[in-house]
Amino acid sequence: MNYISTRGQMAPIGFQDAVMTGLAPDGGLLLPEQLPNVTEKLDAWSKLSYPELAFEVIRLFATDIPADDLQKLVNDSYAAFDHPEVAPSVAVGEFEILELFHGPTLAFKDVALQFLGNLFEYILEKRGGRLNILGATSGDTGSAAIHGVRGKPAINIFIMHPEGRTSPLQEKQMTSVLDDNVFNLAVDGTFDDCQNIMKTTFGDVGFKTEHSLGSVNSVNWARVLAQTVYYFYAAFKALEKTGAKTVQFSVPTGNFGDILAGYLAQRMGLPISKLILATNENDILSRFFNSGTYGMADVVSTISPSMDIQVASNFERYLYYKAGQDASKLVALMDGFKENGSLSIELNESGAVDDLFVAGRGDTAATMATIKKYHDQCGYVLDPHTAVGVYVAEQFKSADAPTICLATAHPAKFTQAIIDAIGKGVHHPTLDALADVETRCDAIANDVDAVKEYLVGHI
Ligand SMILES: Cc1ncc(COP(=O)(O)O)c(C=O)c1O
Ligand SMILES: N[C@@H](CCOP(=O)(O)O)C(=O)O
Repeated sequence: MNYISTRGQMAPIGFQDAVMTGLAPDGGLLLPEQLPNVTEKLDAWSKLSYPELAFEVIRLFATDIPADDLQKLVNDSYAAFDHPEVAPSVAVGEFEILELFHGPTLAFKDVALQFLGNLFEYILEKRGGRLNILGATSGDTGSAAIHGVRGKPAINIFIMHPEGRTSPLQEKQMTSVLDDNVFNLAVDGTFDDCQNIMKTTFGDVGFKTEHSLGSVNSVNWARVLAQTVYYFYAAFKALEKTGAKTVQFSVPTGNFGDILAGYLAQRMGLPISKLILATNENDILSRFFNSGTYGMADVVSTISPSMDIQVASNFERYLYYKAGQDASKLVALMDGFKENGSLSIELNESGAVDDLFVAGRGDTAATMATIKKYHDQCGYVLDPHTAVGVYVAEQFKSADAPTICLATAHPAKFTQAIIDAIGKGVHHPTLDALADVETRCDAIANDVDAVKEYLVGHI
């Protein structure tokens, strides 16, 4: 399987090169040349354990990794999870809640980043050389990536987070990792600023090559790929339980990486009848799916901070498919967005952007009320991001298809929001252990050159 850039200016490359490259040299995002249709495999796949399924899905894309090696990488990655199913579904009210927070840092990012950390190490052992990761986080990618690569000898990791805009525990999960290869940078700006610094730095191809820079964000194709697996896994469970023919997924969304994985699973043949896209007040994506216009607004801070994002990185991958996989059309759309802060696409005959998607927005009051409602009625505590997804899912329930809501983080990561919603906090031993630990973090200006200088000084 080879990979191409959404911007069309890169010769196709293999899986391992795609993983190491991260962002394409032409500024585009990588996608497989063609998506396999897996319809015929679904029945057999539905009987597999999570690691077995992950191996089967990923092997279709990682064709330059020998099967035994890939099997080991996958098994090692999911051994670190604290639930035997890795990604269990639990019935809460009328929904199936897909718990994606059983990894080391208690967020869905672990599902892909445990694997990516091991994959980087594997490729570097085979090829030699070093990797310097530059990442941007609004709260969860950072700690999951750091835990995926901490202490790995050929890797340094530099993670930028927006100063004061993550939850205090999210910040501590990153800054309390004191391994020599881990560098936390608190940027005076928003997550969008951090992501922009990251992409601009990668865009300087000479600098990127000279310093062997790589990506742990969903820029990296391996992130999206590993995230497709839980769509298959959860859909199989819900279909078996209900006897339905299709499922719907509700996905709390910021950078459009998680829901893109669902979109790709559907394109590969998984019977998903609806993808319910849910945003908080940073609603550029829900506005897009309801109007056809993707228009920038200012980032606002919310109680679901990991979704406080305006420019959604993976939206470009979706737009590429919407543009009929025509890179020149995609480039025109992206150039227009860069110039005007807005782009529009034509609605279809039913007046929708895409019949597969519905979208909505849950603001702070709705998020709090949803956390309280499911706590009071079902005895289950949703994290604020998950609550946004559940709130929007309530508007799009279907009699024919079970709705699976992605639970993207453990509520204990967001103490204050949970206390405000239900009058008491929830705990997790991993987070309780961080109470008095030492932390390390450097403050840095919201400036590409300052970050580049920092990298050069610490690599
Ligand atoms: C807890 C949580 N929920 C939801 C999201 C949104 O996911 P995505 O950015 O892939 O849309 C994030 C951040 O990515 C997150 O950390
Ligand atoms: N919400 C994310 C933002 C970065 O997203 P990614 O999926 O591109 O890594 C975070 O928690 O950092």
